[in-house]
Amino acid sequence: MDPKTLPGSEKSYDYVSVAAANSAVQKHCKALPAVSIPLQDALHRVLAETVVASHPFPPFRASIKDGYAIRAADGPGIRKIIGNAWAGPACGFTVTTGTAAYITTGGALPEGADAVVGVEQTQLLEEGKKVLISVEIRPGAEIRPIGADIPQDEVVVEAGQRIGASDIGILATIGKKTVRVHQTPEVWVISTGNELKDETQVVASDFRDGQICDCNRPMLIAAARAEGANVTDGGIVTDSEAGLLQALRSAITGGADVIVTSGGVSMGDRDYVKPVFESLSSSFGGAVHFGRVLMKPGKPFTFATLHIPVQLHAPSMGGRTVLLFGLPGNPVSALVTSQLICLPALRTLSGLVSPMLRRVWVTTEQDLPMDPVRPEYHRARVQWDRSSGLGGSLLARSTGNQISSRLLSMKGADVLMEVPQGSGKIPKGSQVSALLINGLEHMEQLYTPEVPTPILPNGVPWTAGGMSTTVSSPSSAPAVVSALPEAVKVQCEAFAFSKLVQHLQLRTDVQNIDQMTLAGFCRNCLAKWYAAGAHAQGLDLPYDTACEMVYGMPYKSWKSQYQTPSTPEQLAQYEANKHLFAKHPESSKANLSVPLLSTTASTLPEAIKVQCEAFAFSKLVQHLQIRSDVQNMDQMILAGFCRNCLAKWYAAGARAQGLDLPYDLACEQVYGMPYKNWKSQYQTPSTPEKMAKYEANKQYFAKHDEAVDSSLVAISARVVSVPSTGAVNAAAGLGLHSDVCSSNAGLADTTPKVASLPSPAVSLGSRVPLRASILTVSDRASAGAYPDLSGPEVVRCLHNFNESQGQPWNLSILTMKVVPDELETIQEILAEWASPSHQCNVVITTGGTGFSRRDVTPEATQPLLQRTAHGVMTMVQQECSKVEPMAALSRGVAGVCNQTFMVNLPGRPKAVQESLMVLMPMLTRIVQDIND
Ligand SMILES: Nc1nc2c(c(=O)[nH]1)N[C@H]1C(S)=C(S)[C@@H](COP(=O)(O)OP(=O)(O)OC[C@H]3O[C@@H](n4cnc5c(N)ncnc54)[C@H](O)[C@@H]3O)O[C@H]1N2
Ligand code: MOO
Repeated sequence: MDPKTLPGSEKSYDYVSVAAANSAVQKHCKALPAVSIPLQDALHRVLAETVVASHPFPPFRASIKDGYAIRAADGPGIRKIIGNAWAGPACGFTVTTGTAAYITTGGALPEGADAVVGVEQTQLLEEGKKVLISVEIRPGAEIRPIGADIPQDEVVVEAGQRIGASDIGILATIGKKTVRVHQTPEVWVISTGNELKDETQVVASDFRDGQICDCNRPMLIAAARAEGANVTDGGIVTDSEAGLLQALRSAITGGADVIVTSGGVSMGDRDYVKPVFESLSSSFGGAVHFGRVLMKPGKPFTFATLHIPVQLHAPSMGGRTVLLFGLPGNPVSALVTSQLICLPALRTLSGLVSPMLRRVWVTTEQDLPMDPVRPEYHRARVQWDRSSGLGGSLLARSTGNQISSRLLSMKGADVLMEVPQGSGKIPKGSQVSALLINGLEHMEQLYTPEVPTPILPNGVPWTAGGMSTTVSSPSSAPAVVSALPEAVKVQCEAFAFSKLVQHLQLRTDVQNIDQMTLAGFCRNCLAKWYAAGAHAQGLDLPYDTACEMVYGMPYKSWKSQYQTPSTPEQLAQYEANKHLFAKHPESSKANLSVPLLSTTASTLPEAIKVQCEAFAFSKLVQHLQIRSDVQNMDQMILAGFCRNCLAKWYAAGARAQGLDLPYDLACEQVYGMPYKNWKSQYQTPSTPEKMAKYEANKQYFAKHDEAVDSSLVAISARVVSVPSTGAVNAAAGLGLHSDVCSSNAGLADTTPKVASLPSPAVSLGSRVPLRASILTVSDRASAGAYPDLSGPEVVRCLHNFNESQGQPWNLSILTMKVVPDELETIQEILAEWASPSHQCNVVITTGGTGFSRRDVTPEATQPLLQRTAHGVMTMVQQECSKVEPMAALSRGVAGVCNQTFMVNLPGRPKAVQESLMVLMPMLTRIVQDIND
């Protein structure tokens, strides 16, 4: 018979995208019921309860040291030892004035004692009857107060998370004996094909007779077991309808929640899986949901559900849904579809709240061919390439020939690179999105760090790693960033930071408040970052000293000489922008593994200074990467430098080390992407007024040291001492300006004017938990034609805004999905997210709000809204219209469905950002009021 005419052939099914396939599958997955099990059996199970600490830990005041429990007020001197407070049962005596008790680490502090002194600071006298305390001890020293590690009522583990070793430890700490976990799914795995032999029974002659070993079954069993499923081996069935039907029926009566078959699902005349799924689902009142997926490999993947009525075969197993997955026979196709679709389904059944594969960005090491019809999941290994981008990036190496029979293409693969459908190739060096398929256990670091975590043992200067060994030739060797050793990068960053500081020391006319308002950082931020860099190296550098490094004089002298009083307008703008300001890593102390040594700038060894400067530069760059709304043009006009100046200084730093670092690559270090990408994504056209200002200010612009002295001496000549007057005039003589900040001149300026946006409508200190789910609506993003940038932009904005709060929200992102512009699909997801079981109180959609025929997000949302919030949308549109004349063309709606606030945002990442700036300050209030 002609396969085309076969009922149940792949051809009789329409293509669905992977995203649509996953959302169809997930719709039929529900976490299995909960059971209680002993804690020691709970590893890798998924919690069905959120656990709070029933009592504090430590439950008593505990000693941090082996030493003596004392009364701090007694001061240094001799104490009578009155007994032992070993870790274990409480000692029962009281430490009084003039006495001490020996105590061990973890011992409960005796009554009366309020501090511990380590044995190192004591000396035993009179054969151990007395002890000499040689130092001043403050009350509370070396004591962990009650609840210091785990406060009572703290949430220690959350429902929907997989239990790891640390969770077991935490739960044991609080005395939890049993935990509620979800049942594990029952999975049956069956192979189909006359050519297949069980590997335990194969003999050499089989291979000459057209037989091969069945690899799919053991592989898919292993994959499901690795997810914690309870797997039954359903064996091999020959290519016959009756045989397959029989095997599936056994699995159903055997209690399967999920049945996975492989092979026989395409267009051959013996491909019986689709017809058998069809006939089974029609007799069980289920359905075959799709039979062709737009993906390579994995096209014929088929999904069906069966509704098993109560009392069929085994009464205890009735009334349940069975998921049938028909995987393609080609082994790679089977494994890839399993990872992309089946395993997430198993995770949801197991109770995990976040079941999908995690997406990262990787840089391709090779050209990637594109398939003209299907998006491809190209397998690759990754390595951490410290030398690319800020802080490094994942470099992906293809596993070679991607034909779907070649299982070696899965060997060692860490990611599935998402190569969109298209013609030609994606050139090597491109950034592509990729899904993580393992824990990166194959990953190697491309460069072993040449600069170890610096430690200052006993004040011996630590030497900066390997400059002279790695950069041997002073001649201008061509350099690529990927080849820059860590130590050279540190020097470049330190150099660029010094140049920036030097520039700002000359430009005393530039006010901190203006820099804060415009760009969210000022000289004091540089000083804080500098001090944080010192902290990271185990040094307690006072903030005042760090300021001196930046200002070239004590901050108070600078203030009195150069700081001009702020106008009320400046102050108002400053206040309104506070949430966008740089966050200072003040708490970096907490991460230290070495004790802080106090120091002053004069005792800072040169190598440490370099590290501090490099650290501060990285923080600045990081800040500017997040603040993509800050335009180079505005920075130039205001302060005479911009990102490109930082890049030029960076390149000059490389030149000073004998390396010819192309300017483009230096830009990439600063922008975190090629400059032209940044321009097209974030640079907005300048107004004629701005251009005029730019021209008028040129004489104040930074000089870029085109012909920087190649000697490294230049690097150490970093902080100039500035004459107290005439500094601006000095700067005026510097001449050169950045020529790359003002392209696309002449059009209307659409930079988001965050300064004009309203300040928060309510106090944000209430810590209303915000549990948000984000739906990206886009035909093309859901088909994989391009990566979804808008959903991640929503998350980025929420997190950034949250981080900028004095008291951050309790913010969690519950779910993110990308769907095509299909009214029903959108509505189904929104309805599900607004249902009480989803526990989300904010749903943000992005995309599909315009006027084109496919834009239906508002139509999908409106019928769900029991109460609409016109005012919110009007406000968002009004404010956004000030910066984007087309903002009114978004037809988004907002309102309340059940206990959930829903809002439609436009699809472009920039529009998402602009809208959220207005919306975010109102969100907590809305959520709070809904819940009141
Ligand atoms: N005329 C067309 N032929 C095929 C098309 C098509 O569009 N037009 N699609 C191809 C694609 S894409 C795939 S993927 C495969 C899927 O085929 P089936 O799912 O029907 O699988 P089989 O034909 O049974 O086997 C394919 C291949 O895989 C080997 N295999 C199967 N099971 C196992 C196993 N358990 N262990 C090891 N190897 C297995 C089998 O021997 C075949 O070589 O169809 C293409 N054909
Ligand atoms: O879809 Mo098939 O899985 O390309 O090999």
